[in-house]
Amino acid sequence: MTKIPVTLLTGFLGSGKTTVLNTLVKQPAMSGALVIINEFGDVGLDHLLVAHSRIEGVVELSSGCLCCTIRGDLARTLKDAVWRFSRNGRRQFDRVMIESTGLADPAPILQTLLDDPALTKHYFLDGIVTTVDLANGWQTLDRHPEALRQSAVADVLLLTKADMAGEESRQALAERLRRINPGARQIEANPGSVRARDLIDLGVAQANARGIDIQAWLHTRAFAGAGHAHEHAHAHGCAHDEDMQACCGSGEPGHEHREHGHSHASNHDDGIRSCSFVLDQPLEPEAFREWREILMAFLGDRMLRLKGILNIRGESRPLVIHGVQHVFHEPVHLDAWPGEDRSSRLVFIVQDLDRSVLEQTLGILKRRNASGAKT
Ligand SMILES: Nc1nc2c(ncn2[C@@H]2O[C@H](COP(=O)(O)OP(=O)(O)OP(=O)(O)O)[C@@H](O)[C@H]2O)c(=O)[nH]1
Repeated sequence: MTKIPVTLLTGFLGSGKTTVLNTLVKQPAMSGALVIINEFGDVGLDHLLVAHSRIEGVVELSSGCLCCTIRGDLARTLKDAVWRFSRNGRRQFDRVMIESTGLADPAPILQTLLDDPALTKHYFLDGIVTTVDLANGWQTLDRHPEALRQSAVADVLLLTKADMAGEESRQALAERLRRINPGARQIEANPGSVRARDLIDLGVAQANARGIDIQAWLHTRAFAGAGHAHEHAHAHGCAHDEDMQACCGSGEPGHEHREHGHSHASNHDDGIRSCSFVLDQPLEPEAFREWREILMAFLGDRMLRLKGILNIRGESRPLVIHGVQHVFHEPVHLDAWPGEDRSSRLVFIVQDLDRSVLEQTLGILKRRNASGAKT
């Protein structure tokens, strides 16, 4: 059964989500999309403002925020949609776009999408698109932790209201966002110029079909120091040992200190940082499973997002993992390795978590791996 891609469109209040959605639903790539809109407040209006796509599929969830009170509603709506929007046994939609309220914390929504077996049977998370208002975004990031988290987990950061911001402030905000989430693709857009094809089919499943650019998915290009040459990693102050290299960036504008391979983030941007690791040795399946348990148990809420491509010993194909807080997406095998590089690569976006904690978990993985490899 073909699973249905789900895009989460998030972004702070007034950052332009509904405006973007309105442009998207008129485009051919979105003609079969079911749009689910979550509004906060008793009288929802946004759904009236969004033009209907071909299937007239706009569902409104109101009187609560998707990330808390009506999370169950989202799950139910998605489950029901499979038969509710069917005609003569044929499903009438081929993708879903969810617009969350501006105040929503994306993590619980993502957990619902990744964790509920009744949903994962039919759907998969294709990508997260976050709108950031170039006119007010800087202040919003200063004041609202939800906005930071929305930006930190994004695959695409859609920078709206470019027409309302000067060149200097646009660049400053883009740079700050790059520190928060170095791998997200940034797209500046005015309402007329948003292209659906830039915002959909971001996931690994499609990547298999279209020939994967795993570096783009993992965002590893953004981590200059996580390259393969050890001396290169060193030059950037990033830790490595003989078979693990790492690089981190903090969400703090211009305040990162790296000494002896350690990076420190202070409390700016709520301690959000991204860290990438490259592991040269193939992983023992059991060592990997144990490490995953450790991550889920100990990192919990502090791991906003994890993506990885892994070389598991004995398997010819790479395994792709994808986690949000303490929930892991069911690992997916890619059809083939994209290129010659067979190293495992991991990218974390974490909050209030020192890189040394991640290194400790990876140290356990490596030790367990080494002992597993000998037996
Ligand atoms: N000048 C300008 N105005 C924009 C742009 N994008 C959105 N707007 C305006 O910004 C306001 C808020 O846009 P919405 O699309 O409603 O924002 P939203 O994120 O859906 O807002 P909430 O539903 O409150 O979270 C509206 O008046 C839009 O017309 C843009 O690129 N340029």
